[in-house]
Amino acid sequence: MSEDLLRIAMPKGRIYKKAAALFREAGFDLPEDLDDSRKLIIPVPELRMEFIMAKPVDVPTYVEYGVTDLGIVGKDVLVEDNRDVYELLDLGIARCRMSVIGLPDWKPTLHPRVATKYPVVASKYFRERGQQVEVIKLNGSIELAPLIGLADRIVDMVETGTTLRENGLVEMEKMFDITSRLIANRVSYRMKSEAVQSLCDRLSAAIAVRA
Ligand SMILES: Nc1ncnc2c1ncn2[C@@H]1O[C@H](COP(=O)(O)OP(=O)(O)OP(=O)(O)O)[C@@H](O)[C@H]1O
Ligand SMILES: O=P(O)(O)OC[C@H]1O[C@H](OP(=O)(O)OP(=O)(O)O)[C@H](O)[C@@H]1O
Repeated sequence: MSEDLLRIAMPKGRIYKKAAALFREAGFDLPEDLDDSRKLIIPVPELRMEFIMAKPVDVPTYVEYGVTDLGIVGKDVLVEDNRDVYELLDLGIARCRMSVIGLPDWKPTLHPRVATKYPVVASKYFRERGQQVEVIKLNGSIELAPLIGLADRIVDMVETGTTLRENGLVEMEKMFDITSRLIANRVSYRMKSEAVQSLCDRLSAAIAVRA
């Protein structure tokens, strides 16, 4: 790959539109068809960039293995997956939080069970607090777990709180705030330092304008 061409893993889904808006504010004129295309590899030669449209949880894997130089990913995925990558920039987008959630009448139980999409994050959190819990990994609709008796609490993301309200659940403890981050492969960071630094500078300037 040429030294100034940046290959970037861009998450499909929630983060995409927010990340694309930030890139455009930073002066990177991304083609409009990027927004609804089903294509997975999108070269933008005029920007010396190539976007790989990825499932969000796979972004750190692509970056660690160097198949993309950079990636955009939620802090939630970074702390769960703990890949060997550099975290370069907090993009301040796709803001939400990771929380412990339960029914309003929750009481400590003898064999507490916690359902989550984030078993590493949840296990560490309760272990550090000296609480023994069984962590059950689920892949979606996590809020169902306390409602149908699979677990007495869940660890999940809260953004507007709508999902909690509509299911009669309460946020018991906020664990940490989440935003999307720009991450880099360790080798690309050195080999393509000029292009990476220039991208970071322009994104940082766009973030500062928003603040
Ligand atoms: N309300 C929210 N719920 C979940 N994630 C959110 C929310 N708001 C922002 N995010 C961020 O968006 C990221 C990606 O969420 P998205 O729902 O697109 O992916 P996903 O859950 O992996 O989706 P899928 O499995 O459908 O591909 C999360 O990792 C998180 O950082
Ligand atoms: O506070 P809110 O604004 O309601 O957002 C939080 C909800 O959004 C996410 O679910 P998602 O829509 O990704 O579906 P999933 O349950 O299939 O992961 C997350 O897991 C919460 O359920």
